[in-house]
Amino acid sequence: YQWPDPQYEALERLLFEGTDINDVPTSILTNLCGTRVSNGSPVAAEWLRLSYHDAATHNITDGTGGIDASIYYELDRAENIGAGMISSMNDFSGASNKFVSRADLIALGVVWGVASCGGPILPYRGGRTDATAAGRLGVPQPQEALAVQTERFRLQGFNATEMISLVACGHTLGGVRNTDFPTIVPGAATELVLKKFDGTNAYDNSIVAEYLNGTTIDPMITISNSTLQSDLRVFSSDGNVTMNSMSSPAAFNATCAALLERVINLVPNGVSLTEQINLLPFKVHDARLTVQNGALVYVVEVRVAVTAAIESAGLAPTAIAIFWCDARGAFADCAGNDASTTVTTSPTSFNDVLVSPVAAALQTAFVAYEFVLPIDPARGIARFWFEVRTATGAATLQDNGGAGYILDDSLMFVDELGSAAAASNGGVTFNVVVGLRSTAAPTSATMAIFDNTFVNNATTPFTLSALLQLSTNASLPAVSGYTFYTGSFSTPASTAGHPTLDLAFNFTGSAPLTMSFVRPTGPKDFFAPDTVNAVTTTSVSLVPTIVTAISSASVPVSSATGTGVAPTGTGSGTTSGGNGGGPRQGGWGVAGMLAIGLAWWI
Ligand code: HEM
Repeated sequence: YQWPDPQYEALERLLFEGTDINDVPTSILTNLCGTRVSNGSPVAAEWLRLSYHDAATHNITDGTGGIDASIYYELDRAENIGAGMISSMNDFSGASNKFVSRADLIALGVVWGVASCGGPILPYRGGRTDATAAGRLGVPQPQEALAVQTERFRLQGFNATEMISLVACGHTLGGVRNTDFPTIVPGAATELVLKKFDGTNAYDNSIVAEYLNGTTIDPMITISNSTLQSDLRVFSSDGNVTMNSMSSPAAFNATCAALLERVINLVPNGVSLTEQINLLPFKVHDARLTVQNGALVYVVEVRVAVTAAIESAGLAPTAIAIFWCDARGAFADCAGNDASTTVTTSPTSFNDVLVSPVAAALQTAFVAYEFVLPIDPARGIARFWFEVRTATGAATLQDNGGAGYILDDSLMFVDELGSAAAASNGGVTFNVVVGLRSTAAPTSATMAIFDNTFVNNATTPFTLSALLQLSTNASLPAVSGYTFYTGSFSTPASTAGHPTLDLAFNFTGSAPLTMSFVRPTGPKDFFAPDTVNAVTTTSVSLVPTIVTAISSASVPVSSATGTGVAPTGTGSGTTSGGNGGGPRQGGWGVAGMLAIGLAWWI
């Protein structure tokens, strides 16, 4: 990972903050293994079942099907009966976008759900693609013979032993409802009766332990009609060898972690998943050039991960300094080693960062800092980097793995000057404003609009292309160096109104200027503009990007606290020594993070 990587950043935010790019906290629904009021079963159970049923269309012989959100087209099938399916789809309906597919969310539901109920933390990858039609039939059903069920699992890629384990790994959460399966759970359809699979709500080995010690309450074991004793048939199909092998909590967790990871990564041939999404200990978020109060500003938030151990060792950030180089003029690229800087000691309270069940299980919280940098249009901003200061440890340099955070200010999406309002079609009309820093007039300027959110089970994403025109809006502020272009479009009532845009300005004789994945958010005057930071000029001995040519590890970091001192370095070309092993912009493996504890910070 290296900034900017909008797909990784969106997936990482969902996985660890539980929050989508629209700031909606989807994972909150399963916090503390929560139950849907209407339902009685943990939300995690519904998300896990949805995921397995989507995966079950995979066919190892021809590589088709898997977790591809084809379940959205398959809900009318007998094999997919259950109110939990539609509820789960709706849980995820506002969170998908160009870089996070509906299938990625279906898989993520398993990771969130299992973690929220005390189960193992599953490794997670994104990159799934969404099907546009139903897949094959393939979900095993309770009344089917063992041989039929075994064949279904084989086609999905699981052998007979894995089938036994996987059913136990699924049936540790939730249960069977009379409203969905009246033959298994009797009771009037007017009143919900839920018969749980085991005696706990947690993701634990009770399903196995209770089966082995004869106290099981699993309705697909205890029911007298032997045709419907599906779990009994499956669990006992190898003389209980597999169930015995999973009887300890550790063995249960290890087996289920491995199998569920395979379930969520069952994808059609040709789909390549992203690298594993790991927690970014230091993350740059929502960085953008924009206009506030008529003036050009660069807004950037940083998010730092903190654990109790980090806090108690005095190694949580006490201040964060940002440094930046001009894009143009006498100090372009920090010419003469002149950089601008400002320091903040106050985390944002407004932008409180939420914690997903995965971050909660890792006992990790986040603290966020926001900078609003005044930018002189004649000088611009070319690159920036940070220094994180702590109460007791040395300050650490955060420079995007040695590259610095590099900017292209030729296009600016000015969300603050845009607007959104209810449209007559029941959707949302967006008016967008884009600043172009160019003396040449474009031959055309377009925005490709994509909205994968939905209401009312709409299945197809909304796409549209619209034009941007030279602005005739006299109320837009004049920002020297930039010309404003405006455009508008409406999303239909079938989406939740969360589009993202890819902008392209085309020129005769030169390459187009593009900006992708920008997000119009609607009325901005709800909150007062942010306070602009006070800026000082400082002399830096080395700018991180220049150092990269030597070695990104060769920059010793100033241990000064609170004085606004920039990173200092020898610049002598040494390639050894390093910076004390301080964190770089990069990920932690989940397991690695647990193992290394404090080591990453110091
Ligand atoms: C022979 C294979 C299987 C059969 C016959 C089967 C059957 C069922 C049935 C009848 C229900 C009740 C659904 C409802 O009342 O709405 C259920 C629930 C559930 N199943 Fe399975 N299942 C099988 C395999 C699996 C697998 C492999 C998983 C996941 C790895 C899984 C996960 C779940 C979960 C989590 C629930 C609870 C849903 C809730 O409470 O909302 N099942 N299953």
